[in-house]
Amino acid sequence: MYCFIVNKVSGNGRALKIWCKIEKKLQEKNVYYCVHFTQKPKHATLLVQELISKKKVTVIVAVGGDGTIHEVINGLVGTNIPLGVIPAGSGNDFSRGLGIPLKHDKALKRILSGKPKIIDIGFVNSTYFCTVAGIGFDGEVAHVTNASIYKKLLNLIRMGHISYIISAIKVLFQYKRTDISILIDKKLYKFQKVWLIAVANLPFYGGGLVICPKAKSNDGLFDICIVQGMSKWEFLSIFPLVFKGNHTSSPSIKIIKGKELEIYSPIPLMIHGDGEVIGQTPARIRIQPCALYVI
Ligand SMILES: Nc1ncnc2c1ncn2[C@@H]1O[C@H](COP(=O)(O)OP(=O)(O)OP(=O)(O)O)[C@@H](O)[C@H]1O
Repeated sequence: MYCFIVNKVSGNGRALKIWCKIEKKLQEKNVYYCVHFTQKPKHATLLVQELISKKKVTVIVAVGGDGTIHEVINGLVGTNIPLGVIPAGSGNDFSRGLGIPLKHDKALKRILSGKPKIIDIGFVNSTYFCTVAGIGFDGEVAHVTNASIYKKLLNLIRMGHISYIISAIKVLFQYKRTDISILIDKKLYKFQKVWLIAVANLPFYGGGLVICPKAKSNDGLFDICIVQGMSKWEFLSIFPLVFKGNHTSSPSIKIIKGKELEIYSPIPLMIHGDGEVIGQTPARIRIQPCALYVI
């Protein structure tokens, strides 16, 4: 049975509208399915755990944005049940990174007829993530964005991804860079005046920013982007380059590949996984190769 998990608030209500269209198609095609709506944050993880313990599930389909997918995979990793996605959020970076169609009818077609492929998953402290975990500046941006009113308003006109840019500019003026020690595959690196560390399983975050252009979800490695040293104005001037992934040649930006890392900072820094705030440093992050089937 295809089990759909719908987050009605994703994309500020867009997910519900999309679900109504999807349900019609499922009925037309006589597909055997069930649907569950999330009632609160983190509910999707519980729903997935309940479903796989009680029902004969063939595919779990998340109808929502990256936050919904994040919660679904936290119940799904470790099973052989594939994840399907109907993108209905404001960012949809997971779908973008894996080439899942952003149009719901094409995404459904792929789920009903496609072959599952296996991808790596990241694990930070006690939480799985599938796109990027960010520490520092972008952790703070995720925190501010998810609490903002403008994200909701921009979602109304399908411009939700712009909300991350507004938050980034807001956080920029108050953010204090920090010295950081990182252990990557047992090798110690020390970086001064760090803005952010992005640990990427897929290239995109923040609604289409190409933070680690070469990140691949099936190579057993993270691409780790460390932005350090630059002034606020340099940081601001390099920002537009991230839309095309052209920032990586800057001498203040390092990209290192690795499987396992530990991050230590003198003050606690915000961590996000897939845009959801999941704690503060210190952070232990590792890749779990071939951990999730995606259809
Ligand atoms: N019934 C609910 N009421 C309020 N919040 C919910 C509910 N169900 C889930 N959530 C929360 O909604 C949040 C946003 O979901 P999601 O990320 O899918 O949408 P989005 O923010 O529009 O998209 P994106 O992450 O792609 O930008 C998640 O943090 C999730 O915990």
